[in-house]
Amino acid sequence: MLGSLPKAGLRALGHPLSGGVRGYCARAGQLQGLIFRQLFEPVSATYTYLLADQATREAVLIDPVLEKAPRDAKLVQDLGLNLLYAANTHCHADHITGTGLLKRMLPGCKSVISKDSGARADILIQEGHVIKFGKFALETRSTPGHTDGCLTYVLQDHSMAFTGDALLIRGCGRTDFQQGSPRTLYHSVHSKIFTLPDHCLLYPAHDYTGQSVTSVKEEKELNPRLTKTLEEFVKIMDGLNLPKPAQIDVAVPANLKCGIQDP
Ligand SMILES: N[C@@H](CCC(=O)N[C@@H](CSS)C(=O)NCC(=O)O)C(=O)O
Repeated sequence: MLGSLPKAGLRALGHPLSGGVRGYCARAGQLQGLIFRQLFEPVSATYTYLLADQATREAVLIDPVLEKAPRDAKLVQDLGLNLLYAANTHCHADHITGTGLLKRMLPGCKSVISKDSGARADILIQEGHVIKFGKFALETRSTPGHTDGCLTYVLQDHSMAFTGDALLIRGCGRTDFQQGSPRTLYHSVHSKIFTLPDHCLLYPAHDYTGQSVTSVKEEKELNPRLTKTLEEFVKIMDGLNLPKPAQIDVAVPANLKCGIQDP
């Protein structure tokens, strides 16, 4: 019963309400002038992220879902933001991206995906590309292995990163279709994500267990797959035997066109 614990007890538990420990949300908000929202789509358990500059109102959406485009567009409008980019971390197999529809709903917004995904978009990017919005910027890191075109977007001060399906909380993206390769994924995570600072908060594209955020330190210590050796990791991934995503046959062709609304 946390309600009856004294503050010292809460602090000992590292609970955000203790006042002595900053919770993840508070820490994310520490970056002066950054508007940040994590949004959820329950059918495919997909997280969409809205980032914006409080001063200029310029904004970016990461991994929007088609069915939630009206919600996302309304939030952008309610907050008085100017959505510059709707960016995908990769060509998703489990849901249709909202980028095509958002472009229609919010004229001026440009779709973004990696060149290596083979998908269409207004802007095709690669390792090193920088997505600017106001005084903020997302650096692009190429993190293939779940798919060839997977990207991780890293905020310029390395306090937050958006890992798509490359790294999930205590897990990682499957490697059994869409050019998946466990060896490539292992290398991507270790060289491009685990090299970020320990305190860097990691925001995945999905979570199936009710969690919302993790950190480099946590995953380096606790990820049950990626703390293993490469050979052990390959064995785990090759033995997952997961059912195919329910929407894969409609999602992949649509996402190669940046969502069904894209002409
Ligand atoms: N049941 C879901 C699909 C679940 C799934 O396969 N998730 C992917 C990411 S979306 S392609 C994955 O990589 N999972 C890794 C894991 O360990 O679960 C559906 O039908 O949509």
